[in-house]
Amino acid sequence: MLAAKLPVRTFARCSTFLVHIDGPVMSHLDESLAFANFTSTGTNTLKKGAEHWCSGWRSSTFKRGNDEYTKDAFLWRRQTRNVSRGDIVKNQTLTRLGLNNNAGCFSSRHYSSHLKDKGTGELVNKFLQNIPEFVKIVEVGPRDGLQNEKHIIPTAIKVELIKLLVSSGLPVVEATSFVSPKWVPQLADGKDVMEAIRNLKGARFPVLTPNLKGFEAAVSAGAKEVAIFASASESFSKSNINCSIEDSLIRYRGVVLAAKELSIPVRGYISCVVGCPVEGNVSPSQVAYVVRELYDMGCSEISLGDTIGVGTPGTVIPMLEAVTDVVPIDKLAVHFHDTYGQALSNILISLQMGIATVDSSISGLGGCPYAKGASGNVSTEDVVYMLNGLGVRTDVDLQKLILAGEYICKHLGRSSGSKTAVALSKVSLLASKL
Ligand SMILES: CC(C)(COP(=O)([O-])OP(=O)([O-])OC[C@H]1O[C@@H](n2cnc3c(N)ncnc32)[C@H](O)[C@@H]1OP(=O)([O-])[O-])[C@@H](O)C(=O)NCCC(=O)NCCSC(=O)C[C@@](C)(O)CC(=O)[O-]
Repeated sequence: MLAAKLPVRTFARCSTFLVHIDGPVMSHLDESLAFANFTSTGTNTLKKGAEHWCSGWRSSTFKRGNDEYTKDAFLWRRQTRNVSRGDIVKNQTLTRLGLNNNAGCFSSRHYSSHLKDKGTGELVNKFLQNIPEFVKIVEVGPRDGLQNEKHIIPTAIKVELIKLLVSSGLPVVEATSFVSPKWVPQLADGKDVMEAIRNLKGARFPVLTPNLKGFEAAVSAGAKEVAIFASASESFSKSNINCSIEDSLIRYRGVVLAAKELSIPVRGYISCVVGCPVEGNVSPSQVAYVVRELYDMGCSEISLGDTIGVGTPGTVIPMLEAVTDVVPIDKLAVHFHDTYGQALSNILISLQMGIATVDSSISGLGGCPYAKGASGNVSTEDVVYMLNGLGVRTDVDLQKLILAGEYICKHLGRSSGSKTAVALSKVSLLASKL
């Protein structure tokens, strides 16, 4: 957090410089004195800075005077201008170790540079070479996010949220569930939601179906894709869908068969892939077993859910290793809840292992009503911010995503669970006051 140590006057003098710093935004923003000296040029630049942070690595060419900088050159300049000689040496050492980079300075794919440091480029390659160039984000907010709300959200709000999410470019938005309304009353309006988005183009809208009854209702409501949801933990299977793992697999075979007849793709979820609220640790081999069953019955994609968010890369790696031994990696998605703040590190390690589909929820909404203590999913805004920084394409517009998050948070009367959304809204707020 180098910038946090800078005296206030440094910020005031270098106002146009400050806004391009892509590191510890919050520490700058707390320095209100520094902003008192901003000119209108500074305001505009601040706004541009916010846009730049939103769009990430790919659009990062700036002009200052006659010089044009790519963002990696910028990072370097920031360090050399703002820190003492001792810090420069420390930074160079950290950079050599691959430890000094924030989101934005990696990616061999976009690593051009004024830096001309071949060694650094090779290090970047070494650590990030397996990360896919494109990641598909599956937005689960309207379903996983809203199923756990205390109060029932009006259908019109759900529909508007889905429209905003689609307009941000998300390719898949899980719209609702066709489960028992006695079990999940929050999504009892699934039919109405589907009716309202029937003509909405630009994304796919899978829905959750726990049995044939749900599948039939979903299809009548216009669903073109469905998802079934098993568990790697026996106890969680009982509490979530009121049957054993084996019974659920029998039930799901019926759903997949019916779906095949209508050429409807079926996504399979597996809950508790690293830990269960009742049983504790879940073994990778147990997860691999259920994954294989879902794959063999015909699921087109299988999402691995850390339902209670207890995983770390230390438990996620062995689980993914076991699973990728039994099904092709391109059939897998990851679904992390952020209860212990581990979701982004778990996603990063999954990407490094070759996973290219990530589930997330707008503003980090969510949790499962049958998994006590589970907090929200990883927020879509934070995932997109990280992927932008890594130079990974998602085709999602972060600014529009943030609008969708603001919309639902306003309705729910609470602040966003996305760190990125909170940070960027502070930037905008300050810009509007100047
Ligand atoms: C599976 C059941 C239905 C079994 O529930 P049950 O009580 O064992 O089922 P049943 O067959 O005895 O039926 C009981 C009543 O529900 C009705 N019913 C039965 N099925 C349906 C249906 N599809 N749609 C509408 N109604 C249905 C059925 O008609 C009957 O109505 P009644 O005769 O009493 O009036 C129930 O346990 C259930 O709905 N569970 C869903 C729980 C749920 O949605 N959990 C959250 C989603 S999973 C999750 O969030 C994890 C995930 C995917 O995100 C990944 C992760 O984070 O790890």
